[in-house]
Amino acid sequence: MTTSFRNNYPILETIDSPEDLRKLDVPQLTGLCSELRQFLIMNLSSNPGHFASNMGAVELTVGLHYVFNTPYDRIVWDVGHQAYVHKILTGRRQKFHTNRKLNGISGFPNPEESMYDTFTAGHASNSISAALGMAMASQIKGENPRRNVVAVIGDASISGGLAFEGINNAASNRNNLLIILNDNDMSIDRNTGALSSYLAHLNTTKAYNRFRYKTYNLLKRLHLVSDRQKGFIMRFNNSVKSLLARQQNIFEGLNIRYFGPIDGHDIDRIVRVLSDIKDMDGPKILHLKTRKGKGFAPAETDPATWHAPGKFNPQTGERQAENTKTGSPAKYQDVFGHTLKELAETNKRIVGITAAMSSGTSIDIMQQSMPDRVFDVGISEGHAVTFAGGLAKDGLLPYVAIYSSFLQRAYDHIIHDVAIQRLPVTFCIDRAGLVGEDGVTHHGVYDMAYMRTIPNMTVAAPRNEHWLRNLMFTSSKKASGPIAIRYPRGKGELPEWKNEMHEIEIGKGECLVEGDRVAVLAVGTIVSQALKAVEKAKSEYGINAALYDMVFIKPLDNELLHDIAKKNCVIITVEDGVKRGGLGSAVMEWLAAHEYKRIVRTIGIPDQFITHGTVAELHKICGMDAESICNAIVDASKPKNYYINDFNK
Ligand SMILES: Cc1ncc(C[n+]2csc(CCOP(=O)(O)OP(=O)(O)O)c2C)c(N)n1
Ligand SMILES: CC(=O)[C@@H](O)[C@H](O)COP(=O)(O)O
Ligand SMILES: [Mg+2]
Repeated sequence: MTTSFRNNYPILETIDSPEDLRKLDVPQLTGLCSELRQFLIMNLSSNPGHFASNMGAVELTVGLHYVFNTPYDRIVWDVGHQAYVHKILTGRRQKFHTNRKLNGISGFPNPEESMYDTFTAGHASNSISAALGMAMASQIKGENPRRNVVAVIGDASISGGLAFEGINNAASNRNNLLIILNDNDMSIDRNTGALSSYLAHLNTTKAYNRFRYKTYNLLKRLHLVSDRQKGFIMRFNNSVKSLLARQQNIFEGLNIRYFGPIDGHDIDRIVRVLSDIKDMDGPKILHLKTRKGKGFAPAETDPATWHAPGKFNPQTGERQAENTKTGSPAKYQDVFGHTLKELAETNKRIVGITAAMSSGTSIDIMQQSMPDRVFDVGISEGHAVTFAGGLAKDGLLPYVAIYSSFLQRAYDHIIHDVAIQRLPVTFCIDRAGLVGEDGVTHHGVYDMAYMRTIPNMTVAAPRNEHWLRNLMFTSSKKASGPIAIRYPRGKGELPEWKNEMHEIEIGKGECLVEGDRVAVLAVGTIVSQALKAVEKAKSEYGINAALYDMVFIKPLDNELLHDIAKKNCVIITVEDGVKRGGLGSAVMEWLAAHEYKRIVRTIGIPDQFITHGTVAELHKICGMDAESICNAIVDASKPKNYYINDFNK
């Protein structure tokens, strides 16, 4: 594919805010949309981000800011990965090259960044509830002029349980919420589930919906109905419905007026329809059919790969190749994917579950060869966990692969539907630790703390690929209760990830480096930073620090901890997770419970939300890189005659 680009953006460059946009004539909007697409292609080819969803949301974003009086009217983006055009049109065009970079703008809506970003986004399915809250707040405050509130949600995100809860509530409330359903028939991968098929079916009943919409507008023009005559309209709709072979519409069945589906790339039509329905009373939904990757052929053809494609050539669409040379480490997700398939080949009880992240977690490796034993349950982390509970209750061994931050959605399910019954569910917690450019909503930093507090739960973090495999193998053999195995985003460290798997003893840590003056207790892949730090402390400062890989956050290795405590040296804990509640807390609790008074320094994520940037930058900011850990060792090795824990730092 060859595309030629202009270097400037004559219409776009006149727009510093939606007010400028609203000065344009409708015919100019088509040109603006094509400039916006070029702008996205040029920027995202060198500074990567979420590409395909944004390319598909250009017209709907322009239409919304053109018709609605933002920021007075509210737009609430679901997930928010598709809100780049919104950012560009709301004063952040000049900063867009800093998207997702440290100190740059966030890749998701962030109310601290702009008054146009109405609500925090990043996790799917919250927009309808949040927007409904805003609509009700406006009503209760009696705001005049009326404030319109719009929730923009994708076809995959609307299938999440939270979205259903929002719809259920919206439909039984007096409110003017408008839901824009951006239906591109895709999640990150292929969308799954009954709702997805239903939306495709709605597309086939387009003619009926168009007829209904036109008839309604005609009656309105003839002053035979008004927006307030909802009862009449419903009766009218119902009679048309019965006339037309009793077509059903799930939203109308729930008392939410449904419009569409309309072509989500026809900007004239979008502006017209939005203007028509914007002041109608009552909750309503406008269904737009869009194409993920619209306007860039490689992305239209392969939208899953182009969800977040990394760097690419804007002219040819060629993606920057990943380093796949033999001997270069594999990604943790791939080690998980291959290992699960390997285990499942010999153990028929093993099944895999993903909540809409089959390629992200690489569970698709098993899915391809054993499609009947892998379930993509859609964006429904809570259901995924309870479903796993059911499978486990009746004898299977479910491996649930969910990103750490998304698993937060399923906390009660883990406790209520798995842990209380001691069911053998293996939680494969991907993207654990700081994830980098996705930032605050996506960092997987709470799992050790929230898993550790659950009775019956075992919590482990492998320091490399072989340990991940051994832990997965062990959980398939032991299967006596739930176990959480956490591993990070990105690549491992070994030239060859495939080892002969063996069982490891639950709750056993390892001494990696003997030492006396300081004891460093680490867990997970951050062990490699701690090892570098210990080596540096030895070679540059002559300090003999010991290093322990605890492997398990729960249960802790009692024997090892007694040995360490008896050495009577300063203890430093290192973890890629929140300090409060994590390994550091666990070790301090253990020391207190065994009546050891020791100085403990905790290294990990402080009690604050961490921004976006590269993982290396963020580790440095949090004092978790090798150099900072080394500095902590040097400091800890100085004689101190007082007892102090730095937990609150
Ligand atoms: C709770 C939660 N689970 C999973 C994800 C990962 N995720 C991000 S975007 C996405 C697909 C969203 O699909 P859709 O809503 O249809 O939007 P599209 O990308 O197609 O525009 C998923 C699964 C998430 N952000 N939040
Ligand atoms: C928007 C969203 O939630 C996902 O697209 C997420 O950004 C994927 O993260 P990974 O790139 O780590 O798979
Ligand atoms: Mg979609």
